[in-house]
Formats: sequence, C-alpha cells, structure tokens
Amino acid sequence: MKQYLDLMRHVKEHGVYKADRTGTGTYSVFGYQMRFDLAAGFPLVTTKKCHLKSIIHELLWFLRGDTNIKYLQEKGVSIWDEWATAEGELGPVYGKQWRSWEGSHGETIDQIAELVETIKRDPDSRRLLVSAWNPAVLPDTGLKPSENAANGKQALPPCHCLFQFYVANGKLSCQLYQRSADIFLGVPFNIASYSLLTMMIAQVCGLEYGEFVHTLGDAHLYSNHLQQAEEQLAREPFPSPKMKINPQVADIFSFNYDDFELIGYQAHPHIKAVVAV
Ligand SMILES: Nc1nc(=O)c2c([nH]1)NC[C@@H]1CN(c3ccc(C(=O)N[C@@H](CCC(=O)O)C(=O)O)cc3)CN21
Ligand SMILES: O=c1ccn([C@H]2C[C@H](O)[C@@H](COP(=O)(O)O)O2)c(=O)[nH]1
Repeated sequence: MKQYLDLMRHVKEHGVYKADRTGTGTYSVFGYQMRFDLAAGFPLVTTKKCHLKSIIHELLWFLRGDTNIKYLQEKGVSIWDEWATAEGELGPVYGKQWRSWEGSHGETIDQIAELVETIKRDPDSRRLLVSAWNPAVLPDTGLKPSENAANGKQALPPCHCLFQFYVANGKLSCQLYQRSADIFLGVPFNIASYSLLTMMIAQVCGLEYGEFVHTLGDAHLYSNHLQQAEEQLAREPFPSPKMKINPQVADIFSFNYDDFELIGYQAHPHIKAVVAV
C-alpha cells in the first residue's frame, strides 16, 4: 500500500492549512489520484490494522438500499452513529441514491441493477456510471446532520459521489471521484470498499479483476491526525492480503458477510484517531 503512504506523505509535505466545517482544521491538497491493481492483492492498508468487518457491512448496507443505521448497529458497526437521528435515519444517502433514485415523475431508478445489466450487455459502453450526488436532497448547511435527516435531506452530502466502470481485455476497472477525503480515517475504508465492490461486480459479470482508480478532490489530513500519520509513515508496509469471494454468488444483491474471506492479512497495530463530526 505504497500508494496510500505516498498520498499521506504528499499531503504532509504540500498540504495547505485550511479551516473546515467541523472546526478541526486540516492540511489539504486539491486533486490526487491513486491506482490499485486488483489482481495483485486486496488493497487493505497494512500500516495500521483496519476493521474490514465495518467496511464489508457498510458496503452490504449500501447495496441493500438502506439508509438507517439500525442494520449497522445490529452488526456492531458504529461508524455512522454521530450523524443519524434518534431513530437511526440518515436521510436519502448512498443506499437510497444507488438503489432508488427518484425521477421527476415519482419513478425510482435502481442505478446498481442498471449498471450490472449494462456491463453485461454492452461492456464497451462509456456510460457505466453511478451518481450519489443529487442536488435535490443536499442538506441545508445551517442545520445539523440529524436535523437534515429528519427533514428528508441527506445528513451529509456524499463524499464518494460518482463512480464509473470500464471493461477492456475481459477485465473490469472502476474509477471513483471522491470530493472530500479524510486521509487517516475515511480513505482506507473507501479504498477497500470500492475495491471490493469492483471485485463483486466483476464476479457477477464474469469478468477478471482490473484496476481501482481513486481520484480525490479535497484530500486532507485533520490537524488532530498528524501524529498518527507520522506514526504510520514510520512503519514498513506488509504485502497486500488476498480476498476470496464465494464464487457461487452470481447476483450483486445476494452477497452476505460470510461470502468474503480475507487471507494473509499482516498489519501493524491499530492506531486510534478522533473522527471530526
Ligand atoms: N470526518 C469524517 N471522516 C470520515 O471518514 C467520515 C465522516 N466524517 N462522516 C461520514 C463517514 C463515516 N465514516 C467513518 C467514520 C468513522 C470511522 C472510524 O472511526 N474509524 C475507526 C474505527 C473503525 C471501526 O469502528 O470499525 C478506525 O480506526 O478506522 C471511519 C469511517 C467515513 N465518513
Ligand atoms: O466515505 C467517506 C465519507 C466521509 N469522508 C470525510 C471527508 C470529510 O473529512 C468528511 C465530510 O465532511 P464534508 O465537510 O462534507 O466534506 O468526511 C471520507 O473521507 N470518506
């Protein structure tokens, strides 16, 4: 995971101090790209132990079209707790936009189902996109995330907001545009999540693994994560683990937690950090 450490080093060296919505303060660069060859191993950060369980449950929760944290909490995943209403609602966030985007005549559009269908039917298409960025449901910036969710708006505007697939030589690649990237906490989750999603879609479409291309907009290190970043940069990465996916699953909506097995994950100890809310 040299790519991730290079990003961290780049932002530590070239990041500009910038205030932010949470009041924490960040060091930030605008525009950065990483590439991961999915055939070469599973890109899970090894310079701190990452909680893959949270990542897999979160991805399955997006794919269910769910926007209530109850499902996550039942699985012991608490990463979305700070933004939800007392009832657990986050408003029309990722799951809603991916699976039931609302059209102008009240119809809903299942972007994931259509994506998979199109990859199978027309792999050369240049229109293999999914957008979670829906201006009609963006939050009112004067209100708290939970207040927006209670008003039927998104608790937070999507960070991983647009992704595109590409098929060449029988291999499936995916590029994500992430408008805002918390390098220490969010990015290891985002890399693993979209890499896994790409591998799952490749499997159900009968394609080999290509690349995950991760394009970042505002890529930032929070000022209270600098020491943790330093600690990680002093560590030597281990070889990437492998991800084994149950080959029987042929439908993108039929994956379960037990269908994934991470093999050979060697990582340095976990490093704690406070999430900026
Ligand atoms: N500031 C901020 N950073 C984010 O990465 C982020 C948000 N806000 N808001 C919405 C979601 C929630 N995500 C999160 C939230 C918390 C962790 C986190 O605390 N991770 C810890 C614990 C992992 C666990 O409990 O499984 C970590 O060490 O990785 C990670 C991603 C990603 N997003
Ligand atoms: O998947 C995610 C979700 C969120 N983040 C980070 C990026 C920012 O630090 C915050 C969101 O704050 P905004 O003011 O809305 O940009 O969450 C992430 O890295 N990955």
